[in-house]
Amino acid sequence: MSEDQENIAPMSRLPRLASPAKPSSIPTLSAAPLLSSGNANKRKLPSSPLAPPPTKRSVSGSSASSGLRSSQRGGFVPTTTKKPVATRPASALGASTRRTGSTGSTGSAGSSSTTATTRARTATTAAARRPPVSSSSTTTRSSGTLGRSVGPSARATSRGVSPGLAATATSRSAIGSGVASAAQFKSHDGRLENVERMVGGFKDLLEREQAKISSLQMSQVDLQALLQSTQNTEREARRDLSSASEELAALRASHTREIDDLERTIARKDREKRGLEEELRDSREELSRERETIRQLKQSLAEQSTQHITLSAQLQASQTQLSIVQAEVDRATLSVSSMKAELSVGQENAKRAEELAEQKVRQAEEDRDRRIAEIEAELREAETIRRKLHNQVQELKGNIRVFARVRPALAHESSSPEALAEIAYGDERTAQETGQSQIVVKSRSESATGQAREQEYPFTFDKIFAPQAGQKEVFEEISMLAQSVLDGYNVCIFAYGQTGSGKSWTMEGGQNDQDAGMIPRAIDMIFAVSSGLKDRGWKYQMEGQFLEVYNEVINDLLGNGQFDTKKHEIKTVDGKVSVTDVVSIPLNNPRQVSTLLERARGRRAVAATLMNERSSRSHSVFTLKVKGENPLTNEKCEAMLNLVDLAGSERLEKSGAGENKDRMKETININKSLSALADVIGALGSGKEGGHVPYRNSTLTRLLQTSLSGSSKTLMMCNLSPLSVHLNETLCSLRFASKVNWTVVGQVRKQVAK
Ligand SMILES: Nc1ncnc2c1ncn2[C@@H]1O[C@H](COP(=O)(O)OP(=O)(O)OP(=O)(O)O)[C@@H](O)[C@H]1O
Repeated sequence: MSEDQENIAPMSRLPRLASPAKPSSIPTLSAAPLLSSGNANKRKLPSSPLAPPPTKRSVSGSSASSGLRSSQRGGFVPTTTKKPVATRPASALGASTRRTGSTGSTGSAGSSSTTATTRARTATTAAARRPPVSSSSTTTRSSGTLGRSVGPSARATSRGVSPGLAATATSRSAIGSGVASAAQFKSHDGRLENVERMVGGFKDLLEREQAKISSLQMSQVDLQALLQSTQNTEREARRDLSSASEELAALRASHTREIDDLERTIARKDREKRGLEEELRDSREELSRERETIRQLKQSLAEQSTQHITLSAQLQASQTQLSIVQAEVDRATLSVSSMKAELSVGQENAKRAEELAEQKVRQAEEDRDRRIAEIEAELREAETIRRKLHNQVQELKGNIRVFARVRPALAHESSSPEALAEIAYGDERTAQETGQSQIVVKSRSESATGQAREQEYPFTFDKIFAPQAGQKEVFEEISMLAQSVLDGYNVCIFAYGQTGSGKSWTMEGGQNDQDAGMIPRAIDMIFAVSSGLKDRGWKYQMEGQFLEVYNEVINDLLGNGQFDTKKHEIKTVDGKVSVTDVVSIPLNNPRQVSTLLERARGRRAVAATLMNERSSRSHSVFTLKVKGENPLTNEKCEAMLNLVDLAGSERLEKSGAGENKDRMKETININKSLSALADVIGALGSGKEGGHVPYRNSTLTRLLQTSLSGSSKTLMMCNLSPLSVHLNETLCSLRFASKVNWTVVGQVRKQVAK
């Protein structure tokens, strides 16, 4: 091989080692081959130090990609193909760099070392081809020198071409200073020139590559922007898609609604159509009816035309008559106008008469009011007089009156003549004449000799009620006393008699109005009379209390709880008797009284259950307190109505007390209080003014002190059994009642409220 050949050989191999130096290989860096195949790229890209550093691989890739696109810029169509094309050129470049670099280092250092190595290898190859003119050590030194000179040369190459040339010059001087000949120097010069040309080529290549890189970088930026915009477009497209989907759904919904609406409209139209068809049918029927009517009308028109002709004739006749009547009316009008003139004169007269009448009416009204006032005053006076007269009548009748009442035989009692006692009643007419009634009780017995003995016991009382007398009849006799209460007089009504003789019946009566006893009737009457007296200026206040005296102890029948446990005492203050701690209920109407009686009855029933038939062994005292005031007459009054249901009056042996101590005590207390009552009445009847009256001998007489004193009116109702078995008790009761009846009590004093 000649030197030229040797010179040329390495140079011809250089471009193979560093392909960028080969001008034909530079175009292969164009974008098209890079895109078409990564491997082709790797083969054709120069293993040059111009390769971009690996850290910028992605940028290079993008740039390469941008470079590719840049060739198509202006006619670019975005593609969604995701081939890893963009990164390939960079990696190819990097890979190429690594493959070509012997040390595998990066950057310009790698490139320069590669160049140095290449040159060292070339030199070594050339030296090997040269005859061995110098010792091995020289070769080694030369090699080493070359090697050393290559290092700076490589570094110089990395900085530019001049240092490379300098390195080459240094190498040449080293060889020159050694064993190299002039020919060798010449050969070296040639090679140097080659190298310099190559370096120049490299520089051009470098500049082009840099231009490409910058162009690629720009393309990369463009592509990134493009990518961004593509992504944005994609996002927008997705948003559009989703909104289009929503719109589609909405359209579907509205379509469904429209379909529904249309179906409804069709249904409605169907209904309307049916309706119209029905209407049409109706109209047709109507039309046929109308036609029928028209036909009938035509017929009737024809008839009426006939009638019209008749009527026209009649009208003419009537008009003639009318003109006659009109003439009469004119005459009548004339007479009416003359009558009107007379009427106006009459009206004038009537007006004057009316004024006169009004005057007279006013005068009469004034006279009437004056008369009413006079009459009212007279009435009030009359009321006062009536009260006095009423009292006088009551006094004449006696302040203590005694009635006797015989109850009928009850359903469960035998009404045979033997079972009933023989009781005869006096003549009614005589009773009315004398004001006294007689009752005769017959008793039959056998004498010690066995002879039948018949005895008659006549008794006279103010009034005697036979068994058939009803409650109403009895009350009529008592009502005058109730009236006396409103007049301000104390009234005390006793029901006396043996157990079962009808005391409670007389005082309280049955549940219905017909059977109502003296208490409810007296209350009703007092309320009725008091409301009537309102017109005469009287105003009344009433309150009631209900007490029971059992074994000399007072129990409040209106107290709280089921059974009264309070201790009540009788006190006399300012001559008035009162009981401590008793309930007194204000009464405004008779209904309240019946409620009050019901309550008292309930409590008595409880006590009866608790204490064996106690009710018949206690005295019950219902008190109605009445306060009246008349501002017109300045009159005031205060009085009490006491309605007393006394305990059974039977004697001890008849009471069945026997060994029963409680019963014996009850009977003793009853007898004691009844005899105390008789004593009080007896003392009052003795007529001794200021004489001692033993009120304090029993609780009952103390309680009734006010009612029994001279300022009260007393009625004793002696109740009697019709049965012969009770004959002896009946006689006892009649004797007791007779005693009371013959007692004369001092004049009654009217109670005037203070
Ligand atoms: N005039 C009458 N008309 C109809 N029934 C009467 C009459 N008098 C009393 N009775 C009836 O006789 C029975 C006994 O009467 P009542 O209870 O009034 O006697 P009493 O004297 O109050 O007895 P006690 O002292 O035991 O309370 C009752 O069933 C009552 O209905």
